[in-house]
Amino acid sequence: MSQTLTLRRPDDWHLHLRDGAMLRAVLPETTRHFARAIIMPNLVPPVVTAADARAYRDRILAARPAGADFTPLMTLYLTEQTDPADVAAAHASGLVSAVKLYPAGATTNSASGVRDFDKVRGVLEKMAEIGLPLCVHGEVTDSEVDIFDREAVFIDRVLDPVRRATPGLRVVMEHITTANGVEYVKANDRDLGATITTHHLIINRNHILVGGIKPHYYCLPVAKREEHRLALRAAATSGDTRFFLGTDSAPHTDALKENACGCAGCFTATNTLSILAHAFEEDGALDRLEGFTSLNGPAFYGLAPNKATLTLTKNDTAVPCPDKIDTDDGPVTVFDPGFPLYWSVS
Ligand SMILES: NC(=O)N[C@@H](CC(=O)O)C(=O)O
Ligand SMILES: [Zn+2]
Ligand SMILES: [Zn+2]
Repeated sequence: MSQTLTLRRPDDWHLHLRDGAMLRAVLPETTRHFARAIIMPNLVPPVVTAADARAYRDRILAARPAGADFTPLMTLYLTEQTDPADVAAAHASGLVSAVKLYPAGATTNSASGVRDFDKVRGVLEKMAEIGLPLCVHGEVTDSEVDIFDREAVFIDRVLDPVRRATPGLRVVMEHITTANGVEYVKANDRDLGATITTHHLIINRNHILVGGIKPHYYCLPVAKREEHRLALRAAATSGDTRFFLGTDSAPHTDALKENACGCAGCFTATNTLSILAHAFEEDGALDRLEGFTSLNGPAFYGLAPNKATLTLTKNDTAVPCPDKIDTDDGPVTVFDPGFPLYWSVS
């Protein structure tokens, strides 16, 4: 008899859905498996105000496949002009679940992000007061800092000072990629959590660069050395409730990825659960998969876990996965873990 694993339905605590044709194409890839997702606000133009978030939520709801049981959890893109009162009202009405901090220039569509942290002090203090989490893209952008060091330097130079200056601020370190990130979370209290992506549990920087450059493995923060990947694997499979899944599934068309200046982002919505089951099984931690995908995130955000369940089945033969999904903007390549997958969602 084939092995099965039943979990509370997972949530994705860091997801890019984009807009328009891309939104319509990628949304079913998420709603098939996930009940909720924290929706990243880095559209062009970004989702800055409560009114922007309400309009974007309505576009997402309108694009949901018929019968899909999926709730988008909206975020606001923090700018130096963000009004603390607008944020507080958006939170009070239940419209937004978090505010997203992009250091200006750190990643895709981050030009409107924060340069001077003094200018957002009032918003952060308001968020601490009302218990609204700050999701952080944790990389410095200074040109003299090596791209592989940008997360560790951010923790020391920006994150730790901001947290000390704003007691009670709840922070999610998004898509951590280093042992330094893991250690920083572990050394702190319940006000700090971290999301870990699917792809950072699978690839290290060699996968991007050895034997020819692999644009579909390029994302930000860029994958680091193997020792860091192993630290992420250990954290994700440890059962420590401060670590939870945020796929950072970030679609870009092949034309924009396979390019002289390729975009950053891995598209993992389609096969994330098969890959995670494989990885957790490999590490003897299948019994901890549900915590990572379905329990720890809701606990951090103060939400109940989903009532519905999802069952994974381990097949005797490898399960097919599409190489690409089609969109009206062009094809989007699905993340290739580099090994056959046997787990499928029943
Ligand atoms: N992760 C990525 O490489 N890209 C994300 C932005 C982000 O999450 O930093 C995107 O929006 O494409
Ligand atoms: Zn990011
Ligand atoms: Zn992201």
